[in-house]
Amino acid sequence: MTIAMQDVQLALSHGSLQVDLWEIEPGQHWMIFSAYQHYGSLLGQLLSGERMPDGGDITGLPERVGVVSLAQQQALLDAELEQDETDYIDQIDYGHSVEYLIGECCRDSDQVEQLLEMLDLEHLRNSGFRQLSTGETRRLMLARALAVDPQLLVLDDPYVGLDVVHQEKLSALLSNLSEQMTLVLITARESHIPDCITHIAMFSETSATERAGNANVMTLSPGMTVAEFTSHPVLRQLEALSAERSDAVMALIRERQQLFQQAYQTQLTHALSQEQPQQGHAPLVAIRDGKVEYFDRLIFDQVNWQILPGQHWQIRGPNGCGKSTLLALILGDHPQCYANDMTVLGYRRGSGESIWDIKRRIGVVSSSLHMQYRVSCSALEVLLSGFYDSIGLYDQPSKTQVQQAREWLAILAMADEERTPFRALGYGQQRLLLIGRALIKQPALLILDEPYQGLDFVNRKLVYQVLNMIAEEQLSQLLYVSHHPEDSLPAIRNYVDFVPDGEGYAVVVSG
Ligand SMILES: Nc1ncnc2c1ncn2[C@@H]1O[C@H](COP(=O)(O)OP(=O)(O)OP(=O)(O)O)[C@@H](O)[C@H]1O
Repeated sequence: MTIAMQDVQLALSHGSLQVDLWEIEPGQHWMIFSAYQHYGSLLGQLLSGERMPDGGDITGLPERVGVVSLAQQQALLDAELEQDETDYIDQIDYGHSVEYLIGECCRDSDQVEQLLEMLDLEHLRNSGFRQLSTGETRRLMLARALAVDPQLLVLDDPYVGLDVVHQEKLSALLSNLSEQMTLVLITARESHIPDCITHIAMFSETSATERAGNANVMTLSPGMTVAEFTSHPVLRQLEALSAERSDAVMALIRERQQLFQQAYQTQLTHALSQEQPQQGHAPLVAIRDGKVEYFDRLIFDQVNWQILPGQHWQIRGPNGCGKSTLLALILGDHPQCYANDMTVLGYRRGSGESIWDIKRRIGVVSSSLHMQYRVSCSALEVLLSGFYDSIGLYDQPSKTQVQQAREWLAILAMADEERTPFRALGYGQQRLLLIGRALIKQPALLILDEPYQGLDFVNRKLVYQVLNMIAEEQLSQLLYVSHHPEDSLPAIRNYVDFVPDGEGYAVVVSG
């Protein structure tokens, strides 16, 4: 049966989304390209029934619709945290197990086994939800969506967080699934178009003159073929727009840099001289024989790694190998950080240092931070919280800080959202704010663990260009994780690689 949207409208805080006519015929599989903002995700929510339109008709929707989205992942985390029993039991409650979370959506245990195998989750069946790495979580969400035997599967950014092997496996899986169900894929990655996609559409702004009296109406384009899409001039136009905007962001960063650099250099030199007074080139981070081990599993050991002044590093390796764990050690967020011999920004771990002295000079973007950012505060307050390294805002910011945060909001094209609660924003807008929060204080060290999650095309390119320029101009030192080859930053030439070794991974440092 044909799925159709006709004259569908959705009112948004600053404009509206409009679908004049969109028909998905049987056998068709659509990609909605997230060019700009989160309209693709909103369309996915209309299809899945998570949102109701303010006008128009949606017809032909099948009974069983499966959904994979970062918003759903956030909702599952919220539900899991509500049931957290850590305070009542004698151990940390990591949430329901992978097997349980898949099982609660399945018809029987055979289907659970089938999905565990299909999504490469068998070895994690007993792991709790909050123990999972980013890619492992993503595979769990895919398994839950498939468990309902969907006739329509809506995949919002399904490749996010998956390592290269699992990205390829997902493309092959989608090809198989396309023979049994209708697929609608929402993505900002023009390089990830699975073979099964037959049509591509995107939202574009309809001018006020075209649609009398209504500015900011985002309208779904007619469908095009993959070939028409890849040669479409709009991709080049969007790239030019992101380049223009990244220049504006860099102008703001450079303008502020002198001010920040003076303060940070003084603090950094002071801290480093306390640690190794004789050395002019003391490392920002040094880990000696680093090790993290859980009761049933060694994640890594024998990690010897130094980050020297001026160096930028990319950490590479498959899902679950320990990249985020290594970064959490540096940040002091991992319970085993004090069992390790390490020095961070001049402070020897366990020497009575304040964790805030270290965090003050580090900016972070990661899924784990995004998941923890669950407090109710406005978009402006999220940016301001970057000055205090807090989740939420508990200090009274100065007038200068408020002005700087407003400048950042404007440059991120989010000035209209100043008072919007963080959690009411789309996932991509939330992520963009968290990136601004990390950059606003222009830290000595920037930790970017898969920073692009949820970003639309224009903002992904913008952030990519800004990060590369920050590294090239030595405005901060970068520790960077991304699974996508196209995200490699030319300015990064040092690598920590997790390479398979027996049952685990060996860590190879090449700088
Ligand atoms: N408390 C825990 N007990 C046992 N295993 C854990 C615990 N916490 C995390 N893990 C496991 O540690 C491994 C490393 O996780 P980490 O988040 O560092 O992986 P990653 O390399 O960043 O993966 P991804 O690419 O998916 O983000 C994962 O397999 C995860 O399931």
